[in-house]
Amino acid sequence: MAPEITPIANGTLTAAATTLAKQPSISKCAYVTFLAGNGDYVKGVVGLAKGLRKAKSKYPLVVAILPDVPKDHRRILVSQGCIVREIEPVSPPDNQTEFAMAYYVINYSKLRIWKFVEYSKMIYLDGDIQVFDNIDHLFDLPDGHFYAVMDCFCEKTWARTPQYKVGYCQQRPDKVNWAVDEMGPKPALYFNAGMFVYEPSLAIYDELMKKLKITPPTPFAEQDFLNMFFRDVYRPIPNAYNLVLAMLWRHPENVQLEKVKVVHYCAAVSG
Ligand SMILES: O=c1ccn([C@@H]2O[C@H](COP(=O)(O)OP(=O)(O)O)[C@@H](O)[C@H]2O)c(=O)[nH]1
Ligand SMILES: OC[C@H]1O[C@H](O[C@@H]2[C@@H](O)[C@H](O)[C@@H](O)[C@H](O)[C@@H]2O)[C@H](O)[C@@H](O)[C@H]1O
Repeated sequence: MAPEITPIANGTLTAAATTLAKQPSISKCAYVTFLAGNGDYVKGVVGLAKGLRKAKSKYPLVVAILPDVPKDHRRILVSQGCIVREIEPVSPPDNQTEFAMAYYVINYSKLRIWKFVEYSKMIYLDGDIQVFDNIDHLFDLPDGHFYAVMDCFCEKTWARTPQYKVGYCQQRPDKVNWAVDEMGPKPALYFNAGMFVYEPSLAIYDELMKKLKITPPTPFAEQDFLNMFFRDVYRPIPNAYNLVLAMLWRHPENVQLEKVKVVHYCAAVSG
């Protein structure tokens, strides 16, 4: 019996009892990651495949690759038992926005995974994530929501945001006073888009593409966009399922190391 998962957000959300949905049929679920370019990310994806196998996951790993992933990298992924699916890049509308990291523009291509409708539910994991324990029970989470772990605003990558400027982070919402009169409402709960549980859907995919065309890009690229798009159905899950590395020194009080199942070796750590 899978453990009960109570969506939480630093205790600021009332615990919502989750009743296990009917056990999804094994063939309808899969993990999915995204791979672009000919660099070292392929090593991360191999590590992801090995970690899922070591954790005795029942589900396959689909790798959504851009056309620029070389043949030898594709062969390595197949040899690791991955299902390799080539996708076309997705570009955001032209804009002068400066992304927090210039290469983030590539990450909009992740949105193609909503087209993988041969699966009823998928768990997306970045290629710089390692899975150390079985998380298959996340596929039992009730349909109709978007599950992900809350991010942290304390890294330098957030330096140009209002929350960073006043030292506000959702991981410690009471640490600084948020002056509503001057700054408007506090930011809504915001997830890290390096790991999420979602249901592929062509209707949602079409909506994502339509909305993307009229949404000016922002510093965290597709992560900002996904937070806006799924705001009303977002349900936080414990950081045990996507421990953004910087949480260890930014908010150790929010980390229960013995419970951590997934670690996210984010690019710009501690600046
Ligand atoms: O050149 C790139 C950049 C990104 N990615 C993929 O996109 C994910 C998100 O990028 P990154 O991990 O750098 O974001 P972070 O979570 O570290 O900010 C990576 O984990 C990879 O799966 C990739 O394959 N090639
Ligand atoms: O394209 C935007 C990216 O935004 C997120 O990474 C960020 C975020 O975690 C910040 O909080 C960290 O400070 C930063 O280092 C890190 O790069 C996602 O993990 C990644 O998959 C991708 O969506």
